[in-house]
Amino acid sequence: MDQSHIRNFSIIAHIDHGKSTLADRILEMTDTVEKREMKEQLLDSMDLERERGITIKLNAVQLVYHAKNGEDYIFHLIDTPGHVDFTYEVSRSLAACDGAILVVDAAQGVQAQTLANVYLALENDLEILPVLNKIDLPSAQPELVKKEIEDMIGLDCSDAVEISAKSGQGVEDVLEQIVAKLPSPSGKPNAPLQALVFDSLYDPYRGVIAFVSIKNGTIKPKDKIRFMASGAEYEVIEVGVRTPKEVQEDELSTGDVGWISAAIKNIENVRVGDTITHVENPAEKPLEGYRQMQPMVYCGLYPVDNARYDDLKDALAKLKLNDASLQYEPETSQALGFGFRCGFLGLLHMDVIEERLEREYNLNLIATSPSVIYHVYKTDGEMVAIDNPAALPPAQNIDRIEEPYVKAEILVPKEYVGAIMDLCQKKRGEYVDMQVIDEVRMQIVYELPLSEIIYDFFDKLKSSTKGYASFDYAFTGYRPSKLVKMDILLNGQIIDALSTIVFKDFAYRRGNAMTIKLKDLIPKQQFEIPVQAAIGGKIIARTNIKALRKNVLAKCYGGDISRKKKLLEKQKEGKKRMKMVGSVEIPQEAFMAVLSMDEE
Ligand SMILES: Nc1nc2c(ncn2[C@@H]2O[C@H](COP(=O)(O)OP(=O)(O)OP(=O)(O)O)[C@@H](O)[C@H]2O)c(=O)[nH]1
Repeated sequence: MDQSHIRNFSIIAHIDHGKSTLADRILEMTDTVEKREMKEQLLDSMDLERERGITIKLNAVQLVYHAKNGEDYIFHLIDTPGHVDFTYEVSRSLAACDGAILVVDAAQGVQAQTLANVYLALENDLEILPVLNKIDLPSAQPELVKKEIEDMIGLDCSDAVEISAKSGQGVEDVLEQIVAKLPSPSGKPNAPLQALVFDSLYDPYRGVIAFVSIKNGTIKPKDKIRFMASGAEYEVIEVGVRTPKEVQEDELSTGDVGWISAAIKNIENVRVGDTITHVENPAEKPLEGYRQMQPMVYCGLYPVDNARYDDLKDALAKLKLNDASLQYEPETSQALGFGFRCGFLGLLHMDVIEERLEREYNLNLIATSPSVIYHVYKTDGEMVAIDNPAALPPAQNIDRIEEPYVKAEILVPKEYVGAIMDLCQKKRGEYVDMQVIDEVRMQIVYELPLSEIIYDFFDKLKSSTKGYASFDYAFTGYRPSKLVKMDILLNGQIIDALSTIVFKDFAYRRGNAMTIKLKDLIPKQQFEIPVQAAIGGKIIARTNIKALRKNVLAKCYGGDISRKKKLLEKQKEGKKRMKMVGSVEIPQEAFMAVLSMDEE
């Protein structure tokens, strides 16, 4: 198709404002998917996405729109996630596009990630089309929200379409605006090939499949190609698009968004953000890559069964292909054996990766409690970056410890300002600024230690504002803090995987909460187990897990054998996630206790 009839765009929005629903309607109205094949949120293809109702991975699909001017247009629609943890995915998909549809919930108005995503789109020089969604809701106030978009973002909303992605009302006008207002790709088909790799996945039969946006030139089967960053060379076997089914094509040309297979077995050669060019007549320079995202949160992942270490290693390598923001390296723990220290963009990201490893690769894992990266300045002048509390040098060798801080911007209705300030103070926040957004809302800015917000900040923010607050954060730098390592001892033995780094003034409170939580989580055993929290050699909190007295089967009144079996099965199930550490059996949840303990 003639390049002027191609439109490459993304849909961006705050979480739950209706991106996936709009994408579904667009697929339906362009007959990309037949009605009977239409499942809700079709682009959210991962089971996990459907279950949680959120988009995690970006998805690209090609569709044909028959416009009112009588001509056909090819759209490449790239769906993006809205949660703050997945900003990386958003920035990747935006780099593959020329325009973006900005969906704003007409009942909720502009939210923190609306702003964050708009900034990403502007950084990529995209044309932005504002769209007001959910106008079917009685609480929708499209006029007010348009004014908000104009005031806060500076986008002209005089032509903004008002839609209900749910019913389909107004969606056709969005399609017409895509044709009329978004630019077509500007590259040159005769120039040397530059294809931006924006995603990839591993197929057991065909090797690595690279998803590309062709910025210049043309690519077809049998072409000899080179990945400009890794230098790896291959011969193209197949090229194609997704509609969303995979369809093979004769070639991909400038402006196309599709996939390439080239029997690539070495996963490391394909890096998201790399540029593919031809071996002969190569492009002079690679395209600009992506903003490299630094992981914010680290945790250890260990196979419950130590014999499956290599399987975990293999699974991580494959998953990284599909999720370039994941980082990992081998580590060992006295308590847990061989595993990996993994870096994530946030807690939700960590959760999703762990669950994908378990489901897609059939692994049984133990995850240790998450930690940020600390900069530890030693008395000999050396600085070490520590992402695992167990690896902290002895206290006498430490001059000072610095921790990462973030600037958090919180949008909240006025009546909750007090609650938010309370919460931020409790989390060691420092007040920066407060501004009036409109008649009802304020923007509050705080600087906070990242370690305080990765745990339960988001949940607390939501619960203390009836769900009305939204927030976004960005890393600002390292600052010195009074931090100490807190060890946990079970039966007198330090369990390295349970060590955490805590703010000194919070240590007693946290030590207490932690020992109590562990007492709840660790099942009783044949002997009494002391649970202690210690700083240096000093015990700061202690409790006991009483010895087991009764046999579990005693509960079954001796009689019913099927009940007995069930109980034993249940016990076995529970056992799967147990790790024998020294003489104590510890369940998976205990390693994450710090996430769920009640400190108040
Ligand atoms: N009433 C109403 N509900 C809508 C409309 N559009 C979407 N929703 C609902 O809003 C919720 C969120 O919609 P999604 O499409 O999953 O939102 P999203 O922006 O894709 O969310 P993430 O993928 O998690 O970022 C769902 O329950 C939808 O059914 C609409 O026009 N009207």
